[in-house]
Amino acid sequence: MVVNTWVSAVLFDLDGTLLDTAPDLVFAANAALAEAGIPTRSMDELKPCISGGAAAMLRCALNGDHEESLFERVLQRTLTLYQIHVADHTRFFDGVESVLGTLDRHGIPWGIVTNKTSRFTDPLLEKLKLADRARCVVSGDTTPEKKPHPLPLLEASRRLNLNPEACVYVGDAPGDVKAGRCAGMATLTALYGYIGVDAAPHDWGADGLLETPRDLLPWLDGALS
Ligand SMILES: O=C(O)COP(=O)(O)O
Ligand SMILES: [Mg+2]
Repeated sequence: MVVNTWVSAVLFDLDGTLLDTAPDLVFAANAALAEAGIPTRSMDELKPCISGGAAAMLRCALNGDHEESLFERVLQRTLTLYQIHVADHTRFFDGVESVLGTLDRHGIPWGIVTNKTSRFTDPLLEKLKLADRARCVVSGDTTPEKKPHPLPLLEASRRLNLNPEACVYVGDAPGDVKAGRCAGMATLTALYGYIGVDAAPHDWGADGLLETPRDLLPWLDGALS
């Protein structure tokens, strides 16, 4: 599929695509695990689980070896700590700021579609000064369904006043590709995101693969000229 002739807007996933949120998420999980007397996990162990959200990250950390009540307690503590530390060490991936600047200079609207709940998304975007720049923000609790359901992406295109077919969705998980395709959007996979060594992003069905954030720009050639 040729993306660049008709793309009018870019929608980005948040964790693992626009922002490197792993340091704060892993800190919160490990602090909660340590408080409960459970061994902590390395960044490399937990990163590939982040796309599934905090609960999935904790299930990876606990490796199925837990009582449900303990899991729930550690999860709630992780979320409390994450809310406090949501932007301590979270940064843009290298190159993202220049890509957003290029989109802004060319008047190409861009937005964010994440499964992160708005309780975390909103303060994080405020802290990183993205809240007023993104033309739309759809969080995991904005619509009744989350990705891989297409509804959040359809809601984003509705808020941009565009047909879904005029948007490209950039994400770092198979569910991002699935949601984008079901919504009728072109999809690009951010290989620099939170992808496990055993994953096969080439097989996820995206229209293109981005080694770095800047690799998005050639896909938008028509829109940038
Ligand atoms: O927090 C999550 O559930 C995952 O977030 P993402 O959709 O921005 O990758
Ligand atoms: Mg992601």
